[in-house]
Amino acid sequence: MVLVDRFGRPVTNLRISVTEECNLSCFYCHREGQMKGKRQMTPQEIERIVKVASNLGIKKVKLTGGEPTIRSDIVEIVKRIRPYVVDLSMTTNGTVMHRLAEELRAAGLDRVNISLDTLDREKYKKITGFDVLPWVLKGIEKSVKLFKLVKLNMVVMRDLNHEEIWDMINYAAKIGAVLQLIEIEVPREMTESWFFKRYFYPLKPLEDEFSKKAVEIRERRMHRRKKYFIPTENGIAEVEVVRSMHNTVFCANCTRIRLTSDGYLKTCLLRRDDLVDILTPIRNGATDEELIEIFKQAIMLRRPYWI
Ligand SMILES: Nc1nc2c(ncn2[C@@H]2O[C@H](COP(=O)(O)OP(=O)(O)OP(=O)(O)O)[C@@H](O)[C@H]2O)c(=O)[nH]1
Ligand code: SF4
Ligand code: SF4
Repeated sequence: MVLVDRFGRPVTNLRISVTEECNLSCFYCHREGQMKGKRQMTPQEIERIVKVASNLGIKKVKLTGGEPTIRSDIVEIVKRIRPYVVDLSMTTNGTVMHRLAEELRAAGLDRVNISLDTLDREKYKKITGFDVLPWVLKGIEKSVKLFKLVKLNMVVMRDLNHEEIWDMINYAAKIGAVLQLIEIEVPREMTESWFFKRYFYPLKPLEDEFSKKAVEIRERRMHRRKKYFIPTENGIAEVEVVRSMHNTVFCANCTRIRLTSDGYLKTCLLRRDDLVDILTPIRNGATDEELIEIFKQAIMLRRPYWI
């Protein structure tokens, strides 16, 4: 069984924020659209929710944060949810992957997305607040050897790193990772903010250039994101473009529901008014059937953000 929302969008993915905290402080961070919470789900509670979700056909799970690896029980979380999912991935800043990747792989993690906005140490420090680029690169190179897929997440910012895009494409091809180019995204009310005006770098023109250079273009079902296979000096680079701002096609093909680290189902990254508490019922002894109803209720609240 797969649940479909009122807009005909099947819900097949669950993005779980396991903590709102992070060991870096990127100035553009959206913290998965989460507000500061007073409680945190235990590994057992996360397992329970994933089990219920899998009964509803939601079998792709991504662990996010904040930074998921700062939880000391992250390996236990991976082990507990592994049996219920077909695709188990994590989005991480990569700062501790040089020492954690093996354990995570052994626990059953299939793949990782690692943030990497720049290959320049000074710029990295400026963006994230910490001088840890060499550790991140070590973690990336180790992850490429262990996981079946590694994606590098580059948030493209005007005048800060947009000139590095081709260097990043070459680097990704060299190490055998996929590069994800991510347009800055903000909720509607922030489109007039200084941050958005200063750093937004539209990726549409670049996609047009990729279309001409690519030897192959594929379209993912989710968000209808395009993947370009581009020849480089290091072989074929696989480049995926995440372009969500004012993108009605992206939202119309959104198959995700989110779970905040303090135990609320959340229907959309950019909405803050749509939380459905699932942790309180769990702590009050709800049955699986009651939790399934809570999921259904959240899924029925889902609306595309950009329409
Ligand atoms: N608006 C919006 N942006 C998203 C969504 N999913 C991912 N993004 C953006 O894409 C960035 C990277 O997301 P990741 O956590 O790496 O996951 P992903 O690339 O979407 O997932 P996979 O391709 O399955 O690995 C996020 O930080 C967001 O900026 C979504 O559902 N809606
Ligand atoms: S690493 Fe990710 S979660 Fe941490 S501050 Fe940067 S963008 Fe936010
Ligand atoms: S509805 Fe749109 S903005 Fe909201 S999570 Fe889905 S793709 Fe992102």
